[in-house]
Amino acid sequence: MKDRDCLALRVRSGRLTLLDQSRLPHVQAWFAVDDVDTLVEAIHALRTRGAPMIAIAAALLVAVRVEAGDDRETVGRAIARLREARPTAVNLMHAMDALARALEQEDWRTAVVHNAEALFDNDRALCDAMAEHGAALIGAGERILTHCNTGGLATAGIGTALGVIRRAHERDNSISVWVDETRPLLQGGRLTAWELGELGIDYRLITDSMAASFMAAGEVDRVLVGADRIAANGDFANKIGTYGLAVLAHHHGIPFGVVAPHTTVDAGCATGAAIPIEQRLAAEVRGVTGAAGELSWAPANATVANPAFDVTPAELIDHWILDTGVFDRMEVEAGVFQFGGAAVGF
Ligand SMILES: CSC[C@H]1O[C@H](OP(=O)(O)O)[C@H](O)[C@@H]1O
Repeated sequence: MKDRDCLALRVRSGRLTLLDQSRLPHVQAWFAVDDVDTLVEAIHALRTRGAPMIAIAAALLVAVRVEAGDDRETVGRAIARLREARPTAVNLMHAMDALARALEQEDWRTAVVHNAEALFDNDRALCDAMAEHGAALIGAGERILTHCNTGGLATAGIGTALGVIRRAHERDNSISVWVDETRPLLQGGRLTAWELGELGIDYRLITDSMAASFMAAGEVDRVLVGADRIAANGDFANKIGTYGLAVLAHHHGIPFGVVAPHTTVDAGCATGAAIPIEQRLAAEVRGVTGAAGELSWAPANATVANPAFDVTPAELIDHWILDTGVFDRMEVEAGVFQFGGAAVGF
């Protein structure tokens, strides 16, 4: 397998290493991933994260194990185990299903490795295509609100929603970004703020509860978010807090766009109600764990609800910005995300 590099993942001399996103922005530490247990733990702990990135990391680890000599049965077990590592983002399932099909081929070793390499290489092109389609919608000086992290850390390329913002900024550096900190794990405050700072894109970090007031004050021109799974009717799951932004944007007449590769569309999922929502640890809401250890502000026995994602219904969405084009509500209602639809491509 050839060496490959992106912002949060490296394959060098057949070894996979990942940037530990749980320690950003203050510590940039890489860790080796030589086995399935290590990657499953890293995915659970969001040391690697983002719908496209977890699929790519899983696929490349399988390819590493194939080249290390694992037999077909061992590789099959690895694929099945990785497929279940997180339930909401469908990219992981699509990638593992593709590797499982490759495993059935006579020259399965070559087929699995080539599939994994293609996933990485294609993702970069998907990001560029989303960026081109999305940037065409953005006007001069727009102030764009985004949620969670959807940039180079979450993909093998320039990102999804953040990739659109980056491309728009390259064409007009008067745009600016409202960055939701994104409780409880602060992907916005830690990761998006870091990425935008590195790119020199003007942003202001806000708490999630501030978005409504800035919209009411007329200071938000557009909302752009990523997605973990898009259902056939256009509903989508994304980081918790996205649904509330969509309701607010609809109330204030602000265009709301979801940005994702077509591999995030799950044509087999009829509506958002069928999307499994990952429930996470209570400790993430009671406090925070950082470089200095644990800081808890809630009672140790506080009962907690911690869904990691929510579902936004199609009627609140103005644009679905995919690598295959920008789709509006009429096209989505006409079934563009159904099997074989223009957007889905399979
Ligand atoms: C382009 S990544 C899409 C999606 O993944 C993030 O979730 P997590 O940080 O838990 O992996 C977030 O929902 C992003 O919008």
